[in-house]
Amino acid sequence: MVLVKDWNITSALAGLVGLAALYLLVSFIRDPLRGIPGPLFARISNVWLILLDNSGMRSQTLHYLHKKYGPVVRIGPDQVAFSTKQAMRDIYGTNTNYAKAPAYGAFGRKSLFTMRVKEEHRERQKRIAHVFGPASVAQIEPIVTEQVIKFLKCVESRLNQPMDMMLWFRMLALDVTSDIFFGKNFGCLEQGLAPQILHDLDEVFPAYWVEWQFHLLHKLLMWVPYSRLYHFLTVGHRFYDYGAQAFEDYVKRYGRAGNRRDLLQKLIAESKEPGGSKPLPDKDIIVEITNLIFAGTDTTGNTFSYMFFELARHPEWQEKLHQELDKVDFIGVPAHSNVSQLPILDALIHETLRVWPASPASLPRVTPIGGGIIDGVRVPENAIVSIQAYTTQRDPIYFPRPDEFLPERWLDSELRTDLVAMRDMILVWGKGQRACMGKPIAMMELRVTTAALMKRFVVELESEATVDDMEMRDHFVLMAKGGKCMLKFRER
Ligand code: HEM
Repeated sequence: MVLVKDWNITSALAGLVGLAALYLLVSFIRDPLRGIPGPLFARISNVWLILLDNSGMRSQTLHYLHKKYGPVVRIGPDQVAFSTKQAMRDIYGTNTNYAKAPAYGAFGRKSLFTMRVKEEHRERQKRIAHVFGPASVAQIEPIVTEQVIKFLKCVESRLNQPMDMMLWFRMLALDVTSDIFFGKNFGCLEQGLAPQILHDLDEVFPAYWVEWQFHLLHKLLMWVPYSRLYHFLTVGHRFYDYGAQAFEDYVKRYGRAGNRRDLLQKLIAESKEPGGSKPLPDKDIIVEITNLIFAGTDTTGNTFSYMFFELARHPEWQEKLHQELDKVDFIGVPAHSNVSQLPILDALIHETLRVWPASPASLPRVTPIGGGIIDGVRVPENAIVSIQAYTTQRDPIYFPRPDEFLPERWLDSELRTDLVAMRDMILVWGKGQRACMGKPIAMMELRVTTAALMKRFVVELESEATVDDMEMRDHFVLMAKGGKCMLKFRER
């Protein structure tokens, strides 16, 4: 009797194992991505990608996988990572039909940045594009100048002392973006203190991510009577409230047809162009300005930090920049037109953004109905395909000695390959329809601030610990492992 029972259990188990094996075999045979190389676990589950995202090591790990498996790597059951120039054209090209992936839902409420449906995005873009036009960059230059003057004073009063420049540059970027999009700044540079919003900024993406990835768990955690946890989980709402408050104050102070020369005014006002578009509803304006604070603060702030970190490590490039700036006539903060075409300054900015891309990670897209052919590889519909700046910008064909900071590759030197192709491989600003709209503003900030600082000062590492602190981590946006960048300035 016992024997019969055992036999039944054994045969039931064997049957289950057999079914599972059959299921795996059929899935393997029917798997349209089976020919694409990649780690075994990536074929089975996306869990490892979730863990990777959490660890801050996504870009570096995917880069390693590209080195191991080549330019096309399977990174999930329905996810493929590419890395070539042709793949960039196929996925992000202006006329392609690859929508942003559902993961963009993890970036908060619906806005220009997060919209996935092409037509919806195009409509929103039409209504916002004028805010980022060349005239706007010139219009907001005085706002940037005013903040950089304050920033110079902050540095001046702390000469020869260790300064956490990651904090200071983030504070500068926050005061600039909030002045432009909220109509008032947070007074970081005046008070020399990080306001709550800067701490909230550290937590907002992880919190959105938890909400998006584990929606139910997020709802349950909200009931846990632990104030620190509640504070973390509700940071996205606080962010919206910052925007809503700023918007209300702005309309009270300047009215809807005011003439303050910032970009919020452009968003609120009726377009003066014949046939120009109507302003967005207030609640959409609030979401957009709030998102623009995310878009413009850490990206620009961290790029500054890594550029000054590299300058501190490369006194020979400081010397070259000093010589270049000595030929430009300005005191304090230069006009952007005076420093917008300086080869050494631009080479330093380009090389910083190449080695330390402010947005190093995959920009995921969904393949359209009927699938697509990407760099000659057929990918079925509804798959997630992506490319990351960290890898395209380290392609040794275009960037010899790719891991080294060598600004001369952007100048007339033997390291320069084909300049057009080099620029094509730069993905830090995104590409095509969804490329960064704030690039001209960010470039203006980077140029005038760097020129203003380096005209007067020399920058040095505070200690070798800074190198360890600056090791790269990414949570979509580039972060530094130590969360700080300790440098010292002195008068030239
Ligand atoms: C170093 C600075 C910056 C970098 C590296 C950067 C990078 C990027 C990237 C990679 C994207 C595209 C993301 C994707 O395809 O998923 C993007 C989009 C965007 N960025 Fe930036 N950004 C920077 C600064 C700024 C600033 C200062 C602003 C605003 C003033 C801004 C506004 C935007 C907007 C509005 C979009 C959405 C465009 C769309 O989807 O139509 N960015 N940025």
